Amino acid sequence: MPIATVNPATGELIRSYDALGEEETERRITAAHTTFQQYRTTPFEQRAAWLNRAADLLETDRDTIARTMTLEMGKPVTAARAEAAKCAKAMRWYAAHAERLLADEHPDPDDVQDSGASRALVRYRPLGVVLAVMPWNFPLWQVVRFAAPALMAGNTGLLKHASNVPQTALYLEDLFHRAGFPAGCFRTLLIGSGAVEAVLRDPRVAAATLTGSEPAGRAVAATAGDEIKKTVLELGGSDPYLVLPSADVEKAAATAVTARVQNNGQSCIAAKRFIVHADVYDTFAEHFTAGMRALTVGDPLEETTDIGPLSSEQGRTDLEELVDDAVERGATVLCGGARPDKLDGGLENGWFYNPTVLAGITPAMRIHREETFGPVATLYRVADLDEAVHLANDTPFGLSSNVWTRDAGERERCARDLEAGGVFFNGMTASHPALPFGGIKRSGYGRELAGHGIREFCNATTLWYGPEDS
Ligand SMILES: O=CCCC(=O)O
Repeated sequence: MPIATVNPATGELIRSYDALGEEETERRITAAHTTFQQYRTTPFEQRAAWLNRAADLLETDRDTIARTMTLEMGKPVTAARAEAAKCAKAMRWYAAHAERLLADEHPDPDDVQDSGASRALVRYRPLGVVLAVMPWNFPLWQVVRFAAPALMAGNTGLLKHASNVPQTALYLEDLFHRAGFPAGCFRTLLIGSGAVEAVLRDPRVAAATLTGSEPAGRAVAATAGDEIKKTVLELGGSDPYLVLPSADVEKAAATAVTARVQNNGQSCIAAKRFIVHADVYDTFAEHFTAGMRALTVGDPLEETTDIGPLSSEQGRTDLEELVDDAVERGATVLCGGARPDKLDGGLENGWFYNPTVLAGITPAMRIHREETFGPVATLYRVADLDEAVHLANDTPFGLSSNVWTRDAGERERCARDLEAGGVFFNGMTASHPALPFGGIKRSGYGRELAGHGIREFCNATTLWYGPEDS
């Protein structure tokens, strides 16, 4: 895939870049590694000052970088601005809390004594250079979610961003540099995916984090496994959205629309499978379908647009194939199911797809098991909570889940039995700096954000002091 900005709303090539050669890649790895030797000893206070400065700069740049993101991957510009604001918030959160999250841990004194020590503690030390392989769907946020904790922990980062968001990738390098971080702390590598393995195998690279597709995750994990290097993987999701009889059904339906189409439907934590109790199915289906039908599809640079194009032509083809397969096998199209036919002014060449609701899904359809990365929802009718939980778990993925109910017993059951990294009650899944984020099963492993995220790329070092040190 060329490293280039191609406007998904028009198909127009805006800017392309040559991939870095081996020599320049090597220089950047060296810079990240050399910088780490010094940077690891900088006080938290200094790191926090730089990170807060990065947040200030990002807020100043918000409108420009939002426009760049929209031109690179097609999200509505309103969502792009919100993404920039969320990144600034996460930077400030880690600047404020990293020192506390990484404070020395002191085991129980009886256990310390039992170990033969006069004292013992755990200290979180940085690991070194971390390679971040990141996707285009939240081109700022996915990177900041890694970079803010990594930099606060004293690590340095190398970014291999998706090939369709090179301007955002370069912006991030510039941002951290302008904020005052030493030059090698955060470097962007404009390289193709074929060059990732060599970087990961470099002995100076300590670990990797990847957000993206299952095949990409498997490839990075295989190489990292071969090199015995730590990885965190955040892969796909096909999150269930359960609506049970005691729910506020109209509210559940309105939220379901946002949960499905956020980011043009291209979010790993978007709700994708809507599993609705028979008692409230018809009401939910009616409101949900009306909400999906009412969305405005169009130019993502317009303030009033709800749904922009998919990020690539291939992405739209993949989505269309899933819908077509389901329809051929008997699914009912409640709305959408096709490309919009009324776009003009260049937008007719963009990779748009109408918000779609499909009902009557069966296990024979690909869409039952595969992730829909676009504004397409599948609707299931279930007889009771047992069937709902069974269906929710009948997926290779386990990222997050959503449950609408006012019944405390049902909430407890779902908190216990849903196979996912998160269960969100009476609301939609959203990431927050203070809450751990990540999945199980084919959705990956490890956690980002919160204390869990910052500690993933730390060496939890046991410090044990014998009696002579007492
Ligand atoms: O694609 C993953 C979702 C990212 C997020 O919203 O934190």
